Amino acid sequence: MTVIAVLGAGKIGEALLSGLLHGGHAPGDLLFTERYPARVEELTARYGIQGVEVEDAAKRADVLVVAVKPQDIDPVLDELAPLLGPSSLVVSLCAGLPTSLYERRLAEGVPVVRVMPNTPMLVGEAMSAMSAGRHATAEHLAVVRDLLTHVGQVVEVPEGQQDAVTALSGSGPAYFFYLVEAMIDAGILLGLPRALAGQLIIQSAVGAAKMLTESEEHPVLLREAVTSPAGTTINAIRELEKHGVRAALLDAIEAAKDRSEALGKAHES
Ligand SMILES: NC(=O)C1=CN([C@@H]2O[C@H](COP(=O)(O)OP(=O)(O)OC[C@H]3O[C@@H](n4cnc5c(N)ncnc54)[C@H](OP(=O)(O)O)[C@@H]3O)[C@@H](O)[C@H]2O)C=CC1
Ligand SMILES: O=C(O)[C@@H]1CCC=N1
Repeated sequence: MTVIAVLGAGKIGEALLSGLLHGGHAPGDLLFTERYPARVEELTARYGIQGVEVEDAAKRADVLVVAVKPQDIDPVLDELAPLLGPSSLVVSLCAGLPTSLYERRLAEGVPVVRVMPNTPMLVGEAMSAMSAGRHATAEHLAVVRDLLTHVGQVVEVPEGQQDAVTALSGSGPAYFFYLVEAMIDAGILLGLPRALAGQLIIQSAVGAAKMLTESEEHPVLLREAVTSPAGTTINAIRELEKHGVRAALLDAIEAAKDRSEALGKAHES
C-alpha cells in the first residue's frame, strides 16, 4: 500500500486523513506532520496515526501531501528541499500556489501535482481537481487519482483553471453552508423552533442535492418544477432577483478567484 504523509494536518489535512481511513487505508500507511505537540497527540488519539518530523515523512512516504496555509509554505519548502528527489511525489493542496513554485524551490526533477479538494472528503464526497506539474507523469497522476478516488470524485484540469476551481468547488461548500445558515435564520424569523427549521432546511438541501446528481435535469428545470403559477416560490424568487443574489454569487466567486491568484502572485519571486 502507498504510504501517504500529510504535511500540516489542519482542517483539510485532517479531512484527507479521516477520509482515507474511511476509504480503507490502514492507519500504519498514513503519517502527518504538525507544528505543535498538542495537535499531534490529538490526531494520534483520534485516528491512531503517527505524527512525525518532516525528515521522517520524506524518508518513509511515497506521497507527500502539502496542506499548510499558502502563507506558511516557505519554511516547509526550505525543509523539504534537501530531502526530496525525482523518486518522491509531492501533492500540493494549497490555494493559489503554482507547481512552478515547488519546481523552483525543490531539487530538479521532483514531480509535483497540484490538487484542489474540498472538505466533504470527510464523508467521502470530495470534489477534487488535479493538474500535473512539469515533472509529473501519467503514472504520478494515476497515483493521485487513486488516492483522491477514495474520498470522492476527481477531475483533471489544466493548471490555468485551478484558481477558478478553487473559487468554485474548493470554497464551494462554504457557500452552501452559508445559504443553509441564512435559511435556518428565516425559519426563526417565521417563528419556527431552531431544531425544526434546521431539519426542514438540511433535508431539503440533501433532497435537492440528490435530485441534482440523480436526475438528468438541468437545475433551471428542477427549480421551475417547484415554482407553481401564482404560487409561493415565485414570490421568493422575485425577492432574490430584486436583491441581486445571482449577481452577488458571481461577484463573490470572482473575488475568491482573485484571492487565489493573489496568493500565487505573492510567491512569484
Ligand atoms: N479548508 C479547506 O476547505 C481547504 C483548504 N485548502 C488548502 O489547504 C491548506 C490548509 O488549509 P486549512 O486546512 O484550511 O488550514 P489549517 O490552518 O486548518 O491547516 C494547516 C495546518 O498546518 C499546520 N502547519 C503550519 N505550518 C506547518 C509546518 N511547518 N509543519 C507542519 N504543520 C504546519 C498548521 O498549524 P497552526 O494551526 O499551528 O498554524 C495547521 O494545523 C491551505 O493551503 C488551503 O488553501 C484546499 C482546499 C480546501
Ligand atoms: O479559504 C481558503 O483559502 C481555502 C481554499 C479553498 C477553501 N478553503
